[in-house]
Amino acid sequence: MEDTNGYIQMIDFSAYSLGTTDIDEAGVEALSEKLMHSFTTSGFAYLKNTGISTEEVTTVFDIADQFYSLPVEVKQKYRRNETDFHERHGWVCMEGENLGKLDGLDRPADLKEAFNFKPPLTGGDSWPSEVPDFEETIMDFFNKCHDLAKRLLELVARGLGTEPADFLDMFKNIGKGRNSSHLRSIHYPPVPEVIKENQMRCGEHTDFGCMTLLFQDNDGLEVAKADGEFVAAPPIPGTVVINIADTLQRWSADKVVSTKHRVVLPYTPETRGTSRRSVTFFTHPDFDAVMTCLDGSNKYPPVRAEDYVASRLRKMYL
Ligand SMILES: O=C(O)CCC(=O)C(=O)O
Ligand SMILES: [Fe+2]
Repeated sequence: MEDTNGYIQMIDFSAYSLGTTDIDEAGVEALSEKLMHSFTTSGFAYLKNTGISTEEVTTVFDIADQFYSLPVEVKQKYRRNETDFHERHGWVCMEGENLGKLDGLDRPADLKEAFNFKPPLTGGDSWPSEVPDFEETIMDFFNKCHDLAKRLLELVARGLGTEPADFLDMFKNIGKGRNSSHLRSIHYPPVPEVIKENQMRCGEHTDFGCMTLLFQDNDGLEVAKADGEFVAAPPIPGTVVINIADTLQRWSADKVVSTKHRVVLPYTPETRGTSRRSVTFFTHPDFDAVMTCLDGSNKYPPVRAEDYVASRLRKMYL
């Protein structure tokens, strides 16, 4: 197993890459062990040979750029409905969110805009008609991420000693409703001339779902080590960054770890003029899944996934 930066490991996913039908059981078992090693230590890993190509990722970055370059008045039509705490489909404006607040930090809002894609769309939500092929392109990518996430969840279930089919059954509503999973595009524009003190592209936080897949095109992502020091997790072409989030840490009775991360402003004057794009797939269990510690312990009381996520989300939106 290679280290990418002395901390986050690179795992070759070939044995279970999307589209692989000829499954080598020993290879898949070895993969599950490698993933568990990363998830129980740094909580992060890079995956290569997943079956999701660089071209597919670039297509999503580019189509999202077409949306972000529309006038603000047009983007407003697609604004995320913030009338309830559930994750919702739609655009989040610049400085419309503050991830540092998730961890109780008092810092200014994030220097980013974003679009959440959360099928099936509900009352008042829509796809931007101004960008040709937007829905098809995004949904193709959503489905690919969903397939990869299912494979990863299955491997994690094995690693945690729980029955994969029963575990996956708790995620059966992804893309169908009554589940918070969603795909998200994030656009970090060049850093404005005037910014607020301590402002970041994305404040430090842990994710609150089960597992996150992340695709990125520029530097800035940093991951906290156990001693609190942040290390860079730069983009590596052809890879996906994956990380464990709070729900799964709790569900696993702290066996796998949800690690703090952030997106810092570029460190040099030249790079402050560049933008950054990322796409994340946040995986959550179904609203009605009751999470009881998977190791059979009573470390945390059983909780419905919807109630747990609600308690985290209420803190974040401004
Ligand atoms: O844009 C990124 O690279 C990270 C964003 C992130 O951590 C998040 O949205 O949870
Ligand atoms: Fe995150």
